Amino acid sequence: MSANDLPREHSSVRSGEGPSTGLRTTPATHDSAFLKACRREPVPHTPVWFMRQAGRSLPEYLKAREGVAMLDSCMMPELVTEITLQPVRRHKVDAAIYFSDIVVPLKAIGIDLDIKPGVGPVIAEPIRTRADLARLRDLTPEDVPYVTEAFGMLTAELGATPLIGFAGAPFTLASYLVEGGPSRNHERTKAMMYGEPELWADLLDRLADITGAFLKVQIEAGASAVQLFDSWVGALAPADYRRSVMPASAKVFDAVAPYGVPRIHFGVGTGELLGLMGEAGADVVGVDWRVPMDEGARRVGPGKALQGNLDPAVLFAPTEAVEAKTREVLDAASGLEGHIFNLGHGVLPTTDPDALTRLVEYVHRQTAR
Ligand SMILES: Cc1c2[nH]c(c1CCC(=O)O)Cc1[nH]c(c(CCC(=O)O)c1C)Cc1[nH]c(c(CCC(=O)O)c1C)Cc1[nH]c(c(C)c1CCC(=O)O)C2
Repeated sequence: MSANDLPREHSSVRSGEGPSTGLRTTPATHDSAFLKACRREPVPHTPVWFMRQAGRSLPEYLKAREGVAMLDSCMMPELVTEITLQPVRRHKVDAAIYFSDIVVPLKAIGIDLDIKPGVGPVIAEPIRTRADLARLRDLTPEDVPYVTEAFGMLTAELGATPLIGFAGAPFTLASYLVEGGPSRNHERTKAMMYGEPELWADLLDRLADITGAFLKVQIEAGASAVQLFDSWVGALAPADYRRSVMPASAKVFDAVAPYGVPRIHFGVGTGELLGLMGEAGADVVGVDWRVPMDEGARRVGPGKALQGNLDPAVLFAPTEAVEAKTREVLDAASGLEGHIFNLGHGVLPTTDPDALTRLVEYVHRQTAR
């Protein structure tokens, strides 16, 4: 029997009998509200975590990061551990997300890039030709020893709290690589996608291999779930997504399927793509605030949990307004089989951290069963 044939229950975190002998998992996380919701099982309360929960909204984060460049911090396991744990301690969220960035695996295979404060990832020599593809070599666990080390420290500290691993999806990574940095319109990316479809397909396929390998490292080191961030894929129409992106994203999900850990798929402005993003192979589909959760569930179809979807800007409103908008999300999600409460995108840097703590308490209180 191949690992692919293993029923989900057996290949999952409970038994530690996944395809890898290195799978380090605990029964404690298996019964967490977060993993139960991912598996669409009954939960004691709706689990909550926030994309970008570790970051500039926390004074303790700003202090820990003082004088350390973003990319350097991602390669320092003690610091990564501290920063990852900060929002868990402060907000009592139901899951931790590994502190890193989507460009870390690219840096690890030798792509010259930096994360510029207030800008984002900037690539020294963008990938634009077939010859450039040769720079995208395979990623091995030896390229990212600091990831394995940080996951080891984190899972030991976290106990029953699940740790989410993540990676950037091929389209979103390709956009940074081709444009050379953040882009509003993704014009060079789309020019390659439409004008040189074979080069584009090969680029995305390379990125799928790198991303799959990077997620495997995280799962082998103890990730309880993984999220694939396709943040900018909402720039595409469904037909283009299906033809030019979905095969690569599906390849990533297939690569980690044998482990049986829940796979979350998220993008911004993806209302028209939700069905296809589920089809790509996710167990949980992230929904941003533009689509109500019940409508999101209809678009995603049966058999998948949903994650979302409070507008992160709502947190700047008075508490009563935050609670009213949160109530709307919970009501829209009340018929769902599996709901993980999150924001529709990452925590904005100037968010009052106390508003986040109150939000976690509110969701837990309102959904206690
Ligand atoms: C598109 C994307 C990136 N990085 C990421 C995405 C996908 C998620 C999304 O859509 O928001 C993923 C990411 N980046 C970071 C995390 C940490 C884990 C978490 O708490 O969610 C995660 C999950 C840390 C970070 N990554 C970055 C920061 C800010 C840098 C800092 O604190 O100095 C953090 C905390 C840098 C970064 N890196 C990137 C951007 C756009 C930026 C912000 C640039 C800026 O405004 O300064 C690329």
